[in-house]
Amino acid sequence: MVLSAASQHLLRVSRPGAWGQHLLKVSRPGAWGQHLLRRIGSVYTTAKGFQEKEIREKLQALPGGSIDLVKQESGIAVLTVNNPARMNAFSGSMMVELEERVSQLEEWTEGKGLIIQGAAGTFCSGSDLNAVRAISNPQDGMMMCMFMQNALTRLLRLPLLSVALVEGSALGGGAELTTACDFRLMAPGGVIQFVHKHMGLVPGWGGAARLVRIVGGQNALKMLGGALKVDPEMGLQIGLADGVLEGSLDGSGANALLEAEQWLGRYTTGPAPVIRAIKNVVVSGRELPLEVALSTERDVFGTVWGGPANLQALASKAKHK
Ligand SMILES: CC[C@@H](C(=O)O)C(=O)SCCNC(=O)CCNC(=O)[C@H](O)C(C)(C)COP(=O)(O)OP(=O)(O)OC[C@H]1O[C@@H](n2cnc3c(N)ncnc32)[C@H](O)[C@@H]1OP(=O)(O)O
Repeated sequence: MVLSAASQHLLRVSRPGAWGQHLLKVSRPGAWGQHLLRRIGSVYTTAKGFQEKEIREKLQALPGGSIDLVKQESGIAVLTVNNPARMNAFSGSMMVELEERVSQLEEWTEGKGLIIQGAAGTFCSGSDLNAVRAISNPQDGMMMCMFMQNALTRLLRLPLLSVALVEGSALGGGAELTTACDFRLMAPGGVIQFVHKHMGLVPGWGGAARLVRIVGGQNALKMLGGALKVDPEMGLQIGLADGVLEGSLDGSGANALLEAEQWLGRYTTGPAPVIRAIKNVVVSGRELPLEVALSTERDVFGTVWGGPANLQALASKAKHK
């Protein structure tokens, strides 16, 4: 089997066993998420021609809106794409803020889940077309593409179970953002649409690569080639949506967010180190070559075996005799 350069790199970086020595020294299972991220690292680096500092400065100079983050005691964080005057389109500074929020979440060791929503009852209409015009030259466009691919890849790899709460429109880059979450919940009337063809584009934030892995090649081709408007019914049918919400009775987003938290709660109830370890073994199974994934799973197992939750469960089971 011919391994891609990336897989060969991963095998070198993560040769079976290497994780074990390091991880056994890792005291906090939560730290494992950072360990995995560091060892797999960003998709693009300076060594690969990515001029992060320069593009960060250029994007920062394109202001508007914000990316708001609330980390809750429950271990569920809520990230809001907040630019309602522009249907929550991403300005340049919002792209930088997204990367900063991902960094904050990578350091949040008590976290278990993440819900991404848009402000004012709509999700996100992609890149701010005014920002896009300002960086429409090939060099800046490629750097923005790499900046967002790095940020969204790290978002999907977070040791948190993540949900995109899609109310209203998720278009272009907004559709791509939904694919950078583990799950998508759609509210009645919600639409996920890869409008890139209408812009003379293909996805640039990694949305095509992730979409194929979610819905398969044929459905991805139809969605991109037809710029299909995926509503909740179609979303469930093709596997893009993992659930459809009852919807806000009063039109506010509050009920939808509560519903999304209740839905996510089914999968995040339990000690944070265990929930984070579950996400980490799935990330490695999803991204790493089998033998590396197996040894990574063993190493993650080693961080919870005999841990507080395991010992407490054993003690309670013993009482059941
Ligand atoms: C690499 C780029 C690519 C990517 O990231 O992969 C992209 O994302 S390119 C952008 C792709 N997105 C779009 O093409 C969507 C553009 N917007 C729309 O189609 C519509 O606005 C809408 C989202 C369907 C909503 O339509 P509607 O309800 O009729 O509202 P308006 O159209 O009047 O929008 C209200 C207000 O918001 C501004 N707006 C909306 N989307 C954007 C955007 N992407 N960039 C900048 N501004 C946006 C719109 O101009 C209106 O503003 P005013 O005219 O000042 O009222």
